[in-house]
Amino acid sequence: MDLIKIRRELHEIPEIGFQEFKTQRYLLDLIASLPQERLEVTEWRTGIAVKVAGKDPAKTIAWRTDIDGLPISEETGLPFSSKHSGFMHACGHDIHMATALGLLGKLIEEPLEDHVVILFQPAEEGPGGALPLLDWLKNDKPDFMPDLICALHIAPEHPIGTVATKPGLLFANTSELFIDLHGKGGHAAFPHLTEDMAVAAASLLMQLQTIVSRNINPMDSAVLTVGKLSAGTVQNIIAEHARLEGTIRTLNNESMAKVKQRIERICRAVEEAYNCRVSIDYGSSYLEVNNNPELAEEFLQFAGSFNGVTAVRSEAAMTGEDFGYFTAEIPGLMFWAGVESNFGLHHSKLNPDEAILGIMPNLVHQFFKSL
Ligand SMILES: CC(=O)N[C@@H](CCC[C@H](N)C(=O)O)C(=O)O
Repeated sequence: MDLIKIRRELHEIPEIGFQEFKTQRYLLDLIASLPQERLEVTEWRTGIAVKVAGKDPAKTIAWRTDIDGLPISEETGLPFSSKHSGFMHACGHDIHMATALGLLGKLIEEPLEDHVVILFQPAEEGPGGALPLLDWLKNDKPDFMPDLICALHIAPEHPIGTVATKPGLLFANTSELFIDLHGKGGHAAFPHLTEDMAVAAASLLMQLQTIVSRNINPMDSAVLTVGKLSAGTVQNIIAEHARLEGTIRTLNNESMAKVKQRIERICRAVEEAYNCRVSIDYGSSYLEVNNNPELAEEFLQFAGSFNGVTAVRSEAAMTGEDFGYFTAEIPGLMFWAGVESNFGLHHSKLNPDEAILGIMPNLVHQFFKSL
């Protein structure tokens, strides 16, 4: 299998959560071109689950890849840049999918004793595919339900060949955040007759920045990022609507509750101060990713002695991942895999080194064999 060609073809067709129609078609066609004797392939919404029958199975091991892209305009200038204007695989899910296909190829060539299920999961960036996929596995596809599950995420800051993880908490829990402000707009020349939602939103944004610095214990961690701020329609009309779109990250439920409580109080105060209506929608939320301690230790040890691989003990990160829904129910492991890019995750110039595809499918295949 030419994994670099596959990755580039997938890179050209990024689609956002639950709209991965071309991606699913591409994956299904590719999987159909492989020897089918050991495979059972099922579609789930825009995702796919593939079971590779083991030779003498005692358990089912799962490998999960996410398949969605992000609403970012690509600026890499690469010849295989996104053909979907305004969308990009800027979080490495193209590399994740190619890795999963490479693993599938290896499993077909050299099946394991155990069953392996490969999950091509939609909507990791939002609104979250892992939770409904898990429900589907439990209720409708119990013979695909894994006993343990693993996944990787590319890491631009690590060199090729480096894997990094830790036992226990790896990624934060998350909640999306959407805040709408409505007030009376009007002519730019008569501000005293209006309630300016651009000014109210600017004030709200600044006050939100005090939550992490003033309300969260400095020994704990939290993030409140507003990634999108919009207001108004044109330069000479005072805005009657403004919207903030963001995300909250914490390492425990208590801090998440506290951040939300403070957001709500600040919004009520902004309503009072700016004579407007403010509504809050928390969108979707993800559980934290908790690595199974034994599995993580086993992986670090195995990877550390694997030719061409360096295993590093990482810190927890404030990244979110709906893989956390799997680790809450099944012993699970997520690890970072170095791809050495000057630009980070969610950047329009992210350019992962494809050499990772020569290493990871083999490493994962051999690790699964050892379990
Ligand atoms: C690995 C990664 O980058 N994941 C995303 C998950 C986003 C979840 C949700 N849309 C949110 O923003 O809360 C991340 O931004 O960490």
